[in-house]
Amino acid sequence: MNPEFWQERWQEKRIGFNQSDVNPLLIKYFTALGLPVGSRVFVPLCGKSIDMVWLAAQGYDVVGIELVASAVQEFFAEQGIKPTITEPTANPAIKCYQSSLSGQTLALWVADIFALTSENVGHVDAVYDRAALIAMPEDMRPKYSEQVRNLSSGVGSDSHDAPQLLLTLNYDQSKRNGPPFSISSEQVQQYYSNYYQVNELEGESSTLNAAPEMAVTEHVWLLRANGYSA
Ligand SMILES: C[S@@+](CC[C@H](N)C(=O)[O-])C[C@H]1O[C@@H](n2cnc3c(N)ncnc32)[C@H](O)[C@@H]1O
Repeated sequence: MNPEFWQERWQEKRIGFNQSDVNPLLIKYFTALGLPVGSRVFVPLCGKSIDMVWLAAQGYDVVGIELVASAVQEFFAEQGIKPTITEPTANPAIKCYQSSLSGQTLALWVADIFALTSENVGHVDAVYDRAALIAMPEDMRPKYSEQVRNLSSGVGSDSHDAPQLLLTLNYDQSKRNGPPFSISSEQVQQYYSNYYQVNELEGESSTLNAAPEMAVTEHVWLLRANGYSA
């Protein structure tokens, strides 16, 4: 998908992916990450997701990346917050909107995820990927999964592969074009298993807003760095 595709979706308010309630699978499975309160969660392709409000309310700092400025502006407006806006890179198109929410730090970057570095994003303890990998067409997914890993694996002595909670959908792609795209278990393994232990926590039937008649399963994955032992 090119940037114009997403700009238009937001401009025309064709944002069926945006949820008015916190994602029940986040609530159910977030503890599987085993994160101490105060940890920092990275939400790639964050849109204006209310899940970020929930994360802050649980005591986590949040760093998000979103291509479309109006999505981030709507997020803060809907929360009744006036963020501080900075341009921390040489590129004036990239901005960082920061604020405090439920006493936690919230930093939302308006940028193409591929234009940022781990120095920009800062320390990350875990990744929450909902409607992000599945928003990427197949040819971009290896690059996307690599970039999320780059941005969440720290720098120098801080180097680590942060665990990820990943939500995917599986349906008959021949019946409908994405996004959201259908992703098989084999593809999840292909994108992540070089660096992560890939564990499926749940797979259950679900629906697509745009095609409620379709048979869809939603899958929850816990990705932990290879070599990790509980
Ligand atoms: C399907 S939406 C999901 C939003 C959010 N994760 C949620 O659960 O509501 C995908 C979002 O990714 C953004 N996006 C698409 N490509 C991007 C990119 N290359 N860099 C940053 N954001 C991008 C879009 O503007 C859109 O808001």
